[in-house]
This record gives sequence, structure tokens and C-alpha cells, in this order.
Amino acid sequence: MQEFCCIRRCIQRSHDQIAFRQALQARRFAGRPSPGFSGFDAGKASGPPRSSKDKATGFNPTGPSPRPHKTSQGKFAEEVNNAETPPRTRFRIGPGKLILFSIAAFLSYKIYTWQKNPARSVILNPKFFTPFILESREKVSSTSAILNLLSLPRGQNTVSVSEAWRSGVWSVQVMQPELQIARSYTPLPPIEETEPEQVRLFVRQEPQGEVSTFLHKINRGTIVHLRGPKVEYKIPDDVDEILFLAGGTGIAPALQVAHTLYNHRIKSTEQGPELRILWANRRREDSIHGLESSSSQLAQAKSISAALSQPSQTRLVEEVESLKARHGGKVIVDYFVDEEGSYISESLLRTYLSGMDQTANQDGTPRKKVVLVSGPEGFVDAFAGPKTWQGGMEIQGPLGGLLKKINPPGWEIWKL
Ligand SMILES: Cc1cc2nc3c(=O)[nH]c(=O)nc-3n(C[C@H](O)[C@H](O)[C@H](O)COP(=O)(O)OP(=O)(O)OC[C@H]3O[C@@H](n4cnc5c(N)ncnc54)[C@H](O)[C@@H]3O)c2cc1C
Repeated sequence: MQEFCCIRRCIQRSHDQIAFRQALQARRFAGRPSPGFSGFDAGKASGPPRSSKDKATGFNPTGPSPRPHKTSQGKFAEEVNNAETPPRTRFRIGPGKLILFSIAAFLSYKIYTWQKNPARSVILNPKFFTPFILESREKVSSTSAILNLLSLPRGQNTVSVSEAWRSGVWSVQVMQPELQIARSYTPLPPIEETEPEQVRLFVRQEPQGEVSTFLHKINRGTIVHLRGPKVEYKIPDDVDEILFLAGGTGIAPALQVAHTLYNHRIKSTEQGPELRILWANRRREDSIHGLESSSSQLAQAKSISAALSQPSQTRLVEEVESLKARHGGKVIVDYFVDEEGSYISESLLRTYLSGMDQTANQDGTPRKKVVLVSGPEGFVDAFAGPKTWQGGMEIQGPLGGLLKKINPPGWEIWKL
């Protein structure tokens, strides 16, 4: 019953409203209210505005009539003409508005120029992170994997990457998006030069390591942000011999050196400098089927039997072996495995340094010789002493470790 009454009241009200609108319309044209008008709120509609503001604007909040109620058309027009017009707000530019406007204009200009900047179109940029997609991750051992990342802005400018390859050892930073922290990684040489938008990283998962664990957990198709390239070491143009001491993932920069020397710097292998890589790992699983070539027969036999009991050669050893095969005369790679008792000892190091030592080139100029040391902190410390920090930057620090003890004459030593 109550609902019925409510509906009736609503219908009645809408009828009243229609009647009121019709009357108002008629009054607008005739200049006087409709004689038949007796709708609801009629008194209020014809009443004076309640405040001066209402008067000025013609707005009556209690009733729908926007105009004063008049009895003749002429008088009404006269009153309309004499009515107060609402004061116009003048647009004034104060100092506050001016400052805000200038800041907005400046920011708009900055965003515009940043978007137009050709440097933005490079696949890697040292100043900001660009998106890559994880295309694949191939397990290399129980703790390490090769990640294949593809630049999302395909077909873009790859100049910065080509320049980095011509320089020597370079790294990129990878962002962990939740913690917003970044760590450096050393891209492996491309398998095909025709894929410059590809970045391959050899990453060892550190126990509880934030970024390395993130890279080992993400699924194919995940977006990863990279910044770079950062050149870590520029190989001297006139270098003749390089001895590279690589521990674990330190093999990545060693492969970069080979790629720079033999793919970007020289046209034929005969002209290239000599490169000897000593790659040390704790476990055999990190270098399956990589056979040490420079130690005793017993050590060699041990590595062969250990290798045979392991599954097939890993992707990384495959790449190292292929490098040896392509540049046989110039590149030598020796493997060392801690758990098999083969390691880079002082006497071996002395032999290598003196074996490679030739005092002068054929034209009489002294040979340029460099030892590069790369790997986990402990590895670098043991061979060349720790790097140090100065003014917020990591610097070489004094020479220490085994190389300081040997102090090989004529060799430049660089910690990576
Ligand atoms: C130029 C350069 C190139 C590099 N290239 C490579 C590369 O090619 N491949 C590669 O694998 N690495 C590379 N690294 C190392 C890499 O940058 C990272 O340092 C490494 O991956 C570890 O980072 P993370 O964030 O996983 O570990 P982090 O979170 O930084 O942790 C580092 C270590 O500290 C320990 N730790 C962290 N928190 C705690 C805690 N609360 N208590 C106790 N211990 C703790 C972790 O267990 C871990 O072992 C490179 C480094 C540099 C400087």
C-alpha cells in the first residue's frame, strides 16, 4: 500500500513538473505567466530572489523561475535590461601562476626533447634502462645459466653496442624491479653477428643473491630492464699478448676479449695478438668436457675420466672450444677444476708468463703484454690483490696476491 502511494506521489509530481515547464515556456514567449498555471511551488516561483547574489544571477534556489515575475512584456524587457549583470572574474596572472606556468612549460620542453632524442632509440643506453624480453634460459650447471634477452624496440640503433664490442670488456646493469636494485653482468659474444639486438648473459645464482636469483627464477617472456654499455677495460690497440686469468663467470669477459680481438679489430687471424685463457672452476660440472691442455698427464687423465662420466658438453664449453678451433694458432684455453686438484699454481703462472714472453717484435718494438684477472672477489684478490674504493668509485688499487710476488717484468696487470 505504501509503495502504491509512493508511486502515485511520483506520478503526480512529474505531472506537476511538466505543467510547470509548459507554463514557464508560455510565460517566456508571452511575457506573462500562463493564466492556467496553478502548479506546485507557484508562490515560490513568482517570489523575489532571496539574496543579492541570486538576484544578480537570476538564480532562485527554491524555485524554478529564473526571471522576475512581470505582468506585461514591455515592463519585463525593461527590467531585464536594467538588471544587474554578474561581475566578471578578470584573469589575472600573479607571480605564483607565472612560476607554475614556467615550470610546466620547461617540463613539457624537456619531455619533448627527451622523446625526440636519437640516443633514446638505441637498444642499450648508459643513462637509462631499456626493456628486454627473456627469450630463453639455458642451464649450464646446477648454479649457472645463459640467459638470452631480446631488445624490445627491435630494429633500433645498435651503435653503442658495436662501439662497446670494438673497445673490449664491457658490462650492462640489470634491474631487479621489486627492489629497484641493479647489478652488473658481462654479455657473452653474439652467436650470430646478425642479431645485434640480442644480449646473452652468463649468470651464476648466488645463494640469497637478489638479482642473480631473480634472473634464475623469471619465466620466458618476462620483461627485464638493462642499462649500458659500460666499458670496463679498453684493450690497447697495440697489444701483442694477453694472459687472461678467469674464475667461474670470469670466462664471459675473456670471451669478450677474444671477440673484440678477432671479430672487430683484425681481419685475419695471423695478424692478431696471442690470447691465453686460464679458466678455473670449483667443480667439473661448470666445464664439462673442457680438457686442461697444459698440465701433467695425470691431471689430464683425471679430467678425461671425470669428463666422460658427465653428461654432454655444456653450451659454454662448446663456445670456448669453437673459439679455440677458429683461432687455433692464436687462442689457447686451459681448464682447471678445484675438485680435481688442478689449479693455477705459482709455478704454472711463472711458466705461462715466461713462456709467452718475447722481448721484442720483429720490427724491434717492445711487445705490449697484458694480464687480465676476472672472477669472484676472492679469485681476483688471490692473484692481483683487492680492488679499492675512492670517491664512491671502484678503482684498481695496489697490486697484490700472486702476481705481485711474481712481479713479471714488462706485463701490465688489470683487475676486472
Ligand atoms: C663489472 C661486473 C661484471 C659482472 N659480470 C657478471 C657475470 O657476467 N655473471 C655473473 O654471474 N656475475 C657477474 N658479476 C657479479 C654480479 O654483478 C653480482 O654481484 C652477482 O650476480 C651477485 O648479485 P646478487 O644481487 O645476486 O647478490 P647480492 O644480493 O648482491 O648478494 C651478494 C652475496 O652476498 C650474500 N648476501 C646477501 N645478503 C646477505 C645477508 N643478509 N647476509 C649474508 N649474506 C648475504 C649473498 O648470499 C650473495 O652471495 C659482475 C660484477 C661486475 C662488477
